[in-house]
Amino acid sequence: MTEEIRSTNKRNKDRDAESLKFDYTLLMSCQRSVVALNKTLVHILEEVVAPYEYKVYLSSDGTERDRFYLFSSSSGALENPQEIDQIRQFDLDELESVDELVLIDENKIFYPAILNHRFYACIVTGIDVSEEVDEQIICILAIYCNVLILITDSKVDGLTQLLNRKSFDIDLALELQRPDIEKRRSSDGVVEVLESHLAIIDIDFFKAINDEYGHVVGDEVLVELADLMRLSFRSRDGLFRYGGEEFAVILRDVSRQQTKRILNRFCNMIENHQFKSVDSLTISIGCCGINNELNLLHLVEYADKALYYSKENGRNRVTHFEDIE
Ligand SMILES: Nc1nc2c(ncn2[C@@H]2O[C@H](COP(=O)(O)OP(=O)(O)OP(=O)(O)O)[C@@H](O)[C@H]2O)c(=O)[nH]1
Repeated sequence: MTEEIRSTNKRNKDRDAESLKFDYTLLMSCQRSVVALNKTLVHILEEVVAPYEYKVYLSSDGTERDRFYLFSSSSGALENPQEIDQIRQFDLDELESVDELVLIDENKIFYPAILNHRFYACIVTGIDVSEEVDEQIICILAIYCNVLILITDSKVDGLTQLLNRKSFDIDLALELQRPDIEKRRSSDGVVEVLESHLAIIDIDFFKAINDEYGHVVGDEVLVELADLMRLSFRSRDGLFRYGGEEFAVILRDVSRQQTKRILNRFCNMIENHQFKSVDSLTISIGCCGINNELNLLHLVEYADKALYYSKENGRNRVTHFEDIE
């Protein structure tokens, strides 16, 4: 082969690699949900990494390493607990981006998808992958992380990292479309109706906190309250920053009595919590059942009315809309 032909081949190959990168950048950036993006990732890997064997591990939300799970594998291979242990060994504080570290053991390569100290996914392959495929995987993961962050950031409130108001509207509308309520007999023989409930939580006299300590401390209080919500509610419940100092929770598959118990417990916990920058504060809560005969505006109106009742009747309390005479 002459020099000229060889260099043309190389140029074509480089161009192919470039156009391939362009293709999967385009494919991934068109996705609007995490589910669709994950499916696209797998689809691209099927094209790029085959015929090498690989597994795709995903983390539930990028922060909890204990929650990595096998999402897909080339040969139908099963989840390998040893691999998950190895994934957990990556030092997040040391890493800023995807291409900084690839872990290679005797017979595997671990490609972590990491951005801004968050660990989103890990691809595991054999050590026999070509240099070209190796580069492609790193590139694919960099694009994956960036698109993932764009998708999730648009759903999350920047200050508290809870879901934002836009997500609230979408999730509440979806909740209204969920099929019928479920019935269950409780331990004392009473038949309980299990349904979803909406709660709106408002900090009492928050203006006074801002006025006395300043807005920076006010913001810290909002962040701390959001952390306490994450600790107190179940992972299947939806947690939102509804507006300024108002939060919302969608509690799923609970009875009215349970809802009141859970919310009262949260109210008491906040009352007794020693916040970092303010001694104490209280919250008021209004809640209502999510009945699919209602529409979104009615639901928010009912929860708001119940919240107003809590405020008017001494604050630091929970009111269920159906309990208002
Ligand atoms: N620091 C901070 N303050 C906020 C934010 N959003 C809203 N606020 C403040 O929250 C306060 C809400 O005050 P009000 O609606 O008067 O109610 P309140 O003082 O909490 O009194 P009650 O709700 O009646 O118990 C206002 O001072 C807003 O400026 C925010 O993101 N950060």
